[in-house]
Amino acid sequence: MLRFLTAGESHGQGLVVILEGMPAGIEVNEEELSKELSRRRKGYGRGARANIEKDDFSIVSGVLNGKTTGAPICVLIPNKDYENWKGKYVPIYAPRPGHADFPGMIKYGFEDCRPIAERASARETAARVACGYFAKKLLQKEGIKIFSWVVSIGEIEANLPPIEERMSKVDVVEKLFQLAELSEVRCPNLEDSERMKKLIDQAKEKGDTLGGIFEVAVVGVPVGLGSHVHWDRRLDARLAASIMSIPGVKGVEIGLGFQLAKLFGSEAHDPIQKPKRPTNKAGGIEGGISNGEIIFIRAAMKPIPTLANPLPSIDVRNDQPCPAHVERSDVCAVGSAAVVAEAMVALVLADALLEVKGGDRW
Ligand SMILES: Cc1cc2nc3c(=O)[nH]c(=O)nc-3n(C[C@H](O)[C@H](O)[C@H](O)COP(=O)(O)O)c2cc1C
Ligand SMILES: C=C(O[C@@H]1CC(C(=O)O)=C[C@@H](OP(=O)(O)O)[C@H]1O)C(=O)O
Repeated sequence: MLRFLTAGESHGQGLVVILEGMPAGIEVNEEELSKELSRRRKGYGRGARANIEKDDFSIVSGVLNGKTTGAPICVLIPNKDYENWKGKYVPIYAPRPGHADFPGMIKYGFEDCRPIAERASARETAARVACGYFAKKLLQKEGIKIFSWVVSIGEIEANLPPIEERMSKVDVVEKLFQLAELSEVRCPNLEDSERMKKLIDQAKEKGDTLGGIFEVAVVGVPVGLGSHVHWDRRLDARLAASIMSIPGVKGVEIGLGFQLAKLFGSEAHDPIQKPKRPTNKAGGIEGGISNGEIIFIRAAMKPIPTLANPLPSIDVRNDQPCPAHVERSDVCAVGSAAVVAEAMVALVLADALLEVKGGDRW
């Protein structure tokens, strides 16, 4: 079983992640890990914090001479911003609608929302990406590769090859990913990318924020990961939970997802034929088991909750109406969320692969 735990607050000393269950013998490389972390950290619409953090890290255990040893892997990522926050306490008395502030402070019995905001912050997703890197390396050994891109920001939807092609053609997936990596919003249509950037600028000017939709495609998954026999072994359920756990994600679809509900059965399912099935509307999973096609996931991220032009809230000290708390924030982070989704998908698939293949060393 592959499992991981993260710890750390947004402006505390740093993040820690422990990944347990990784077999010995997986080659890893600090430069590659650093690249993964910067793919998540950067992006058009990210706030000033993205320039403060460098996500320097140390792998403190579980790796020797460039290979995993089978022991728990621990990675530390210090927060550079800690130096600026050390010894200071900035309370949040007006909970931000859409953040964890309001329910969190009531649940944990605090008099302000700061202790909640610190851990609810998506800063934690840096630790997940570090962890996901090791899972990606394990999957790579089996020829499994994970790709992601952004399809929409706010109302701007990119003009991309039809979804049926994005779900079923490896060359289309690879090309979209290559292009997305060139775009500051991680959208594979570079013209639409510019339109998205303008929309982000407009949102920022108005003190507003944006969300969007991203897709993740996994190529090379063998038949047989996950199982139909029990709810928590179903691969689609495990993947959906992992994506939904990313802060701000509010919707997940596998394959054609919600669109399938509108079709007749004869239109919705993928005929079975050799050597290859003609379509992949199921998105690579049937009955909770991978079926050998591309695993295809779409996810919707809500707009960032911290607004420079804030929504109404209340002052929790006296219950009087007031504007919600305002502080430095991202305007849009859909591209970063897609990178986090790659990591989460890698962790779920690596876990499912180890269930099937086992092994202490690879
Ligand atoms: C990469 C990334 C960056 C984010 N940056 C911010 C931010 O700067 N400000 C903010 O208020 N929320 C930000 N969020 C979103 C919040 O963390 C999220 O909306 C909050 O936890 C509540 O979402 P939930 O209801 O889905 O848990 C970010 C999310 C992600 C994935
Ligand atoms: C620090 C990161 O994301 C942060 C997530 C976040 C939030 O509320 O979720 C708020 C912002 O942090 P700050 O309040 O320091 O400006 C983001 O920058 C990161 O992704 O590395």
